[in-house]
Amino acid sequence: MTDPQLWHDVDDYFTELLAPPDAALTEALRDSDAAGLPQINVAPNQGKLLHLLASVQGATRILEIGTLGGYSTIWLARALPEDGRLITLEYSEQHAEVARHNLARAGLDKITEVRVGPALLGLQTLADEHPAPFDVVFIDADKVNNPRYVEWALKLTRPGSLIILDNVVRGGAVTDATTDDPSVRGTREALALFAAHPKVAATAIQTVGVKGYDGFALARVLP
Ligand SMILES: C[S@@+](CC[C@H](N)C(=O)[O-])C[C@H]1O[C@@H](n2cnc3c(N)ncnc32)[C@H](O)[C@@H]1O
Ligand SMILES: [Mg+2]
Repeated sequence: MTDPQLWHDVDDYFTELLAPPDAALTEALRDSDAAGLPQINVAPNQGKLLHLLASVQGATRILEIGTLGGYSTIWLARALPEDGRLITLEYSEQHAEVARHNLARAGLDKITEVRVGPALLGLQTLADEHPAPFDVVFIDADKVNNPRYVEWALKLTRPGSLIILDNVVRGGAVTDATTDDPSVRGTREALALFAAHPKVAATAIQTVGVKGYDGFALARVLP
């Protein structure tokens, strides 16, 4: 049962049944492709999972680190009420431009804000604004900085908030304590921060599907 075609077929079945694309999602991916963005967005059924998690949280404020074309942003922002707020941080001006267009077409431009620049700077700027705590943080940018992103996420949240760290499996290399791969090291350090933090409960899940072998970690800030 390790046939990637089978993973693909099962994901397609789940997605068509439970997370079917609408025009805004389809066009967001189409325009991201047309602009030459890499196809490293979440799978549709993971997008739906993000949406459900934010809904279960009753989230009114969401922070995303790593926007790409705004595909995961659309799924997350759709969980927000009309007066909700999602801030997403993106290094590339080109990616941000595509994302803004996709978010506007999805009718989400009033509640979402794409901020351009290195996320570590964006997070400092955000903190300087003394924002209300975020209910959900989705970390999905350069994996080398995962520990710093987790530290910021912990500062910018409240007891009860949820932090989701994407792509933690690294093709299985996450188990390699001696690795020189900066993305694997960053991911391991971020997971270790979750593990060591007295006010965090976390787990990590491996997945297979249209995006191959992957996984994510989920952490809740404890009261
Ligand atoms: C995996 S993609 C995000 C995918 C998106 N969350 C989705 O699922 O649709 C990672 C994004 O992070 C951006 N990125 C990489 N390094 C960054 C940094 N230092 N600061 C902010 N964004 C960064 C990349 O340009 C890319 O658009
Ligand atoms: Mg990802």
